[in-house]
Amino acid sequence: MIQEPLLQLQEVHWHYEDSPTPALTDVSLCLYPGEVVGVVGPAAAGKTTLLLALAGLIPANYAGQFAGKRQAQGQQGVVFQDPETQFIGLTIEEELAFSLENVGCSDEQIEQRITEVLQLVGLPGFADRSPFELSGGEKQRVAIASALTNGPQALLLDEPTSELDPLGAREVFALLQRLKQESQMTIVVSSHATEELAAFCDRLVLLAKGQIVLNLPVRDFFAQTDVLDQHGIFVPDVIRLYQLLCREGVLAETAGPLPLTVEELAARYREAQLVREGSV
Ligand SMILES: Nc1ncnc2c1ncn2[C@@H]1O[C@H](COP(=O)(O)OP(=O)(O)OP(=O)(O)O)[C@@H](O)[C@H]1O
Repeated sequence: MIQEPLLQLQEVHWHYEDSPTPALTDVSLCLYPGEVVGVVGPAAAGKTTLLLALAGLIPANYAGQFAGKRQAQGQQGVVFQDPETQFIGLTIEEELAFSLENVGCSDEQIEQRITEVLQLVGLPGFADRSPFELSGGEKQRVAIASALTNGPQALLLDEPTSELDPLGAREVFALLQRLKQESQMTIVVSSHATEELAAFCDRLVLLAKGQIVLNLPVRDFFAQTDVLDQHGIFVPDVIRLYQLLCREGVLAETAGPLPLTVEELAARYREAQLVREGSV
């Protein structure tokens, strides 16, 4: 059975009113249910704009010229770079209740849903706290909880860890990993953190000057080292090390797929050692 895309952009062109050049040119992208897709690209490539277009906020909330087509099923939850700009409640309970009140939920339903989403993002018992008095990672997890309250089919995150310290960034990616495993949600995340994206995404999109340059399953994507270098995209050290070991004849490229994590590389190294020792 061929799956229907959950979100689709077809030949989208977008030019902000005050900008000399278009931010998106001829962008076509299909997102399927349950897929986790990363978006990378140099500064001003159009990553934020792409997420706004996927969310339907472009052209709805911005002035400019739009051409092309967007098709969407269900709702999308959106998380931006700086969680504080999204907060409107004085407590986390108020923050999370807002969108539920808007759709007419009862007090009981609201309380139950808030308990559920706080559990989901690993912040149980935080309902009465101020969202402004938390660590960066906790703030971003509240922003994710807020995007999840109405049970969206897709979660769209724009550089959710770029303003966080390494610990906060790890917390957020661990949460996204858990959401990937426990829910059927489609997740799209733009980020410069390619090591985390390599370990977490099914597919990656490289955007440059408003155009899609690569749109490939994660291992095929990182095999395009030359293209990534041309666009200044950081290729994770584990992949660089693997390629070096292949060039030096320590590992054979034909022996298996591109390793994306330290654990996968270690497994490849152990296998190659066993082959050398004649045990397999
Ligand atoms: N509200 C706006 N009005 C006019 N031009 C804009 C607006 N927002 C973005 N742009 C322009 O659109 C282009 C794409 O910007 P966008 O923020 O989508 O890129 P980005 O890849 O997310 O960048 P970064 O990694 O630096 O955050 C840039 O040239 C930017 O200056």
